[in-house]
Amino acid sequence: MEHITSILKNIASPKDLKNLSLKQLQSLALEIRETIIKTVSKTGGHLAPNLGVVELTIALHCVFDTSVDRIIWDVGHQSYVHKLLTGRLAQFSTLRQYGGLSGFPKPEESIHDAFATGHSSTSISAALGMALTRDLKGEKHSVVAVIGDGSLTGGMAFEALNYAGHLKTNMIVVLNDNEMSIAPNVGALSGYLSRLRTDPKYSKGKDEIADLLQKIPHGPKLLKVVDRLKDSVKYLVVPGMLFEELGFTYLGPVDGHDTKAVLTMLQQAKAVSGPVLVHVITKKGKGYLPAEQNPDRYHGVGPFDLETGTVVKSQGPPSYTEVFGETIVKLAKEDDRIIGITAAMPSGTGLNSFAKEFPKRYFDVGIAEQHAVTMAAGMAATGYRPIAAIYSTFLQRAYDQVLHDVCMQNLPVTFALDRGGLVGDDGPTHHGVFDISFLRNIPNLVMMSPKDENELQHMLKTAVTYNGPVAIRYPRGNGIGISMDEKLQCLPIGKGEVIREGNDVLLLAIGNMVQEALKAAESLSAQGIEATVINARYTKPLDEELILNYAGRIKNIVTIEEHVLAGGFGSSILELFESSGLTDVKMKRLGLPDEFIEHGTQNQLRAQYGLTSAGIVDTVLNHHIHKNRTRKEFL
Ligand SMILES: Cc1ncc(C[n+]2csc(CCOP(=O)(O)OP(=O)(O)O)c2C)c(N)n1
Ligand SMILES: CC(=O)[C@@H](O)[C@H](O)COP(=O)(O)O
Ligand SMILES: [Mg+2]
Repeated sequence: MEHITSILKNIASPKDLKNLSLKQLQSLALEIRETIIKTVSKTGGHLAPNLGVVELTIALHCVFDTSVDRIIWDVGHQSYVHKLLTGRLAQFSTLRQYGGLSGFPKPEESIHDAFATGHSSTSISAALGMALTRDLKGEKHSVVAVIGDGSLTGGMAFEALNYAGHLKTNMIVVLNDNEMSIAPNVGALSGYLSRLRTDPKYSKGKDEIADLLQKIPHGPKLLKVVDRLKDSVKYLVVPGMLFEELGFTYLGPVDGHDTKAVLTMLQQAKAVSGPVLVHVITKKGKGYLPAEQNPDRYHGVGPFDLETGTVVKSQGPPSYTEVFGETIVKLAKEDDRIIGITAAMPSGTGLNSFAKEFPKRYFDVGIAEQHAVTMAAGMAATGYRPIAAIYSTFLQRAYDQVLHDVCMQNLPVTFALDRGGLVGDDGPTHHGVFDISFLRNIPNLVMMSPKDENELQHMLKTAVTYNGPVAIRYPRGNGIGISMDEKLQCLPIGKGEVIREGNDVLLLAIGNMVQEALKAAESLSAQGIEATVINARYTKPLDEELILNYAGRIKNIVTIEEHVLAGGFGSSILELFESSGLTDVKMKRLGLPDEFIEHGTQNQLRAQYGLTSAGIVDTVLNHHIHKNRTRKEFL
């Protein structure tokens, strides 16, 4: 790596950019690209988004001084270049590794990281907040939001744009338009941006038209008429009219890979009084052919072969995502009421195969989870069975839509919550570890979690058959390699299952933690302690009869969930015991503490928080059996 970073290695902070020539900046861009490609080929990460913003980020750090100016990166998955330019080259090889650099901006990592991001469409709101307080304090620094065309489809972005027009002082929104969300961008806005990118008449300024009219017979009179029709003329000739109507000065579009042009445009933007939107056109994956050719595949990528771009395929059983995708195709063949909905994540959720098979029943609404949920409610209210496939962490954004629009009306919407649990390298912004808490308190909602990929398919069948709202939470990654039943069957609602009998300790597990509980039971058995393992299956409604039957007899109880303890599955068991008057039990809840869990591999994090068979065994031995006590005493 040494030879390719002759300029980059001398950039200790963005200040070092100020004395570089344009040519040197262009060489720096090459070095940065090579550094990112080489590093991400080992660590995995968001390759294509970062390759698309190299020149843009260099220009931003030339024009702004992020020791005082504030740049907020929407989603923040494209902040690797920013990190390289703000003194983190030395740690860059630890990107997304346990204890290493985050893949997203983090203020605790650097003063140059103005705001933590990870979920989409938040940057303009945050920037607006910072601009307004800047003005309250009478300060003069710049505030910039860098937002992608995909993130601009998030409603929150428009809530902020709508309000930013009130700003009388400078705030800059840099729209990084690469025509891609994760998949190709969708919606009318995407079409509008395409016209701004490609249609020459949109780039004609209104002054040119006015000049033209002055020169032709009756032109001045015509100009008056035109002025009266200004809206239609404006929409015809003034580019970015949508943004101008919202009170923004629209600048662009500009080639985001032309460092000189971007530098000029950003300087212009800095001089505008009031909010300004700079429309930058970039290519996602720029500079690495496999990523340029397939920006969807290389949006978020695991380690890959540098020469060929071949991504190292995870071996082993099918993923929960793949089983979800295959199962809903199977179900949709039998039931034409089934609809698939994604919020801009067809491949991540596994809906892409459904999209191919049933294009008329597939809807990608853009990064708009709230809209997705209430649109699903509308579909369910008119006789359909919509499946809203939304990552657990991203459903957080649509809580009231789930509660108010779906559950209050008891509508048959299925929420397929992929990434339920610790997701690994994406870290705290993406762990799906709050859903049991925020969903189990909603009346009418049924919530379940499969012990393995075979049970997931039966749960999906159950969900699309059930006449009410159902949420199914399942983890990121592969199943356990269990054989898959050919025939899908409906599971009895609210019924768990005993998968192992033993009289000494009761292990109550939900979802993928059932496998850990089974392994722990085998280890305990080798030490003469026999455990009952119950697959709870439902976090709501609990199988109260089954649980109380066993808890009434086995006083040593451990609950296990890959979820925060606060309000989680274990809490629901405590509530059950309290409401049933069961007090003489010794119970320990295993789950995640009341803190945001850092990034690392799923296995590293599970081990750290005792969510493994070893952790369960330790808990039983240390919590229920003191070290120096014998089994006899224990019993
Ligand atoms: C609320 C939310 N939903 C979904 C995602 C997943 N996600 C991350 S990046 C992305 C696409 C972003 O597209 P864009 O803003 O255009 O950035 P680009 O990757 O093209 O640079 C999506 C859907 C997210 N981070 N946050
Ligand atoms: C940045 C972002 O939010 C997505 O790209 C997310 O990282 C996808 O996660 P998976 O890799 O689990 O699909
Ligand atoms: Mg984009």
